[in-house]
Amino acid sequence: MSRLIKIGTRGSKLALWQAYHVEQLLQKSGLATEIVIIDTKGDQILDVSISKIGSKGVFTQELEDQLLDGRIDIAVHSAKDMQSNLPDGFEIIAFTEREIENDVIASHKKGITLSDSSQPLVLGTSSTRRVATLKHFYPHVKTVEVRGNLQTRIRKMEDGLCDALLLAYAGVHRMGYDEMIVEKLSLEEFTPAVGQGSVAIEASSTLDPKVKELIISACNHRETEIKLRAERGYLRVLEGGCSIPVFALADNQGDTVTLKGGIVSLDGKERISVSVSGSADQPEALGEKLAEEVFARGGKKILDQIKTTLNK
Ligand SMILES: NCc1[nH]cc(CCC(=O)O)c1CC(=O)O
Repeated sequence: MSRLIKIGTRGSKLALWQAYHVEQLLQKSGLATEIVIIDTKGDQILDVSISKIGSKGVFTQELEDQLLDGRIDIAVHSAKDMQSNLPDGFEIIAFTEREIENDVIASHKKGITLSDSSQPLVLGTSSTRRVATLKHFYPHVKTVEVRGNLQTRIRKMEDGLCDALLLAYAGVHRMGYDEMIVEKLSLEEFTPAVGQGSVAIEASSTLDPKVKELIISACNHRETEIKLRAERGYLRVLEGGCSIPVFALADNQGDTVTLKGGIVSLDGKERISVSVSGSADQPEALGEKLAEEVFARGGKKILDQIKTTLNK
């Protein structure tokens, strides 16, 4: 038997790449698939910063409506774009194998590097985590907000808005722009956003359990799932959408998971980064432990300051 699996996705090139990636995994397991493209508010409001629209679910809600209607069986997203608490009745059923999780500098110019403070450098980014991290480690670097999909951002850079872009390797790679990468940034300084580099599959809890099992066994990468559950456990305590400069990266060796993460103030002056380890059986608990440690070392104060500033 083969029931057709309807894969919902946004229409951007990155989203489509991710949907095709999931489609391939499903097809390899002998499942029949169909891709359904859905327009979201996040795609339409391209000239307003995400932190101003209110990031909660801006890219996910329209897809969730279609999940409820049964027009699609699963919704595919960058795991990084998924809020830590999904609305009732929805769950992430699988995470695909994570790829390189680093941030990178991409440019059409050669010879650009963060560490050379003798040259003026303007970087395009719209992530508060990246801006604050730059202010902390590389205060000589200027930043300019660049929104839109990757193609749009590259065009703006080539038009002279900035010298280079600060992006996730995963997105650059998926779009086929590897040759523009001039520097791969360290995981210690540019610890990635929670979930960076993995693709998440969301479903409604009403999805037929047999179909759900088939999708999980075709797409879920167990090691990645453990890492992302730990990272998302941390994010959940901080109630952070993508507009708050928090970061976390898990690594697992056998039964032990190490989770490194923290928070950086918007002005870059304070940055707290802590590492904890624990059992792979309870990744969410490890995320909570990290949050406790980060809060105890001043992270709570930083978080409260950030929330006050962003809500103004
Ligand atoms: N913030 C938008 C976004 N969401 C997912 C990716 C890339 C893919 C990924 O990180 O998994 C990007 C672009 C970027 O941050 O450079």
